[in-house]
Amino acid sequence: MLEINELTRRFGETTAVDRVSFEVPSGQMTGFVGANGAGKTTTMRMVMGVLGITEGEVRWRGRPITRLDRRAFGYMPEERGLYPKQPLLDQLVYIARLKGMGAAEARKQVRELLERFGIGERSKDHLEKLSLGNQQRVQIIASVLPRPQALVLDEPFSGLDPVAVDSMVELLRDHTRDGIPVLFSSHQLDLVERLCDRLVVLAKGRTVATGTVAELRDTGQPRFRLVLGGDAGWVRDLPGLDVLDLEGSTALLAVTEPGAEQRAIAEATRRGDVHEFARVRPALSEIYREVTA
Ligand SMILES: Nc1ncnc2c1ncn2[C@@H]1O[C@H](COP(=O)(O)OP(=O)(O)OP(=O)(O)O)[C@@H](O)[C@H]1O
Repeated sequence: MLEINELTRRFGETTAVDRVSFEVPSGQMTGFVGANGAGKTTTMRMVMGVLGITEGEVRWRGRPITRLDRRAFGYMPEERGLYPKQPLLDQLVYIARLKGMGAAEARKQVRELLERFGIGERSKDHLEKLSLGNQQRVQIIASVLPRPQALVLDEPFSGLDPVAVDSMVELLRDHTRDGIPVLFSSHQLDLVERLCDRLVVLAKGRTVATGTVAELRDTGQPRFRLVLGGDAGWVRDLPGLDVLDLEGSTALLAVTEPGAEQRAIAEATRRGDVHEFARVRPALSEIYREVTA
């Protein structure tokens, strides 16, 4: 498990990351979300040791992380950083060899990964000749060579078409199945919701929410939708409920006093037909807007 404890980074007067704490459990995918400038990249850079830590610490497998530990991590930095004027195969093999792989094994793995991402036939092309999405695929490959102990990926999905997203998802799942912790930042909440076991939401350098998607959707006041046979206007007079929306026979209610929804359903059945009474959980995008507002 990777632990981020009270990490702080200041740039002069600006506190870009302010006592951020969260865990990236082994074998799980943790999504890191937050508005532009929230501090995701700065946090990831501190985790990877490419930026100094002002305060706090990063722990790996229960002890302070070392340079050697980080060398075994796969990292996809925001600034990417492959060479535009070198053939893909050569530079990927070079990266793998720098990280200790034998030449034959490196070539084999690179070729497999290029095939897997649909760019096998481009292996001799210079990186700059590829479209941005294909360059992104190459960056992804670079970050998983050789098999990493943990993955820290800064917006790995940006610029990928749906087919490449699926290959990427499969690749990450391959890693989590082997018990590897994966942390990735993204602005694509639909993807985060689909993929992540856990979520960390940053706003203005602070952690404002952490947990599983289900946990986050269950926080806050429970909401219920009530659909009646007749007009639902009377729900406004019920104690312990906020009426969030009311249209004819349909009401959306937030419970401010535990049990108030039970009184509402009892009153509704007393008054006539009830067509629907259901708990409504907000979408992740709604929660995101609330916690980052
Ligand atoms: N080297 C630096 N010097 C000064 N300020 C910096 C530096 N790096 C980052 N910052 C500031 O730190 C804050 C956090 O930036 P960061 O890039 O970590 O955010 P982010 O959440 O990754 O944003 P985005 O989603 O846009 O990539 C911003 O206000 C940014 O301007």
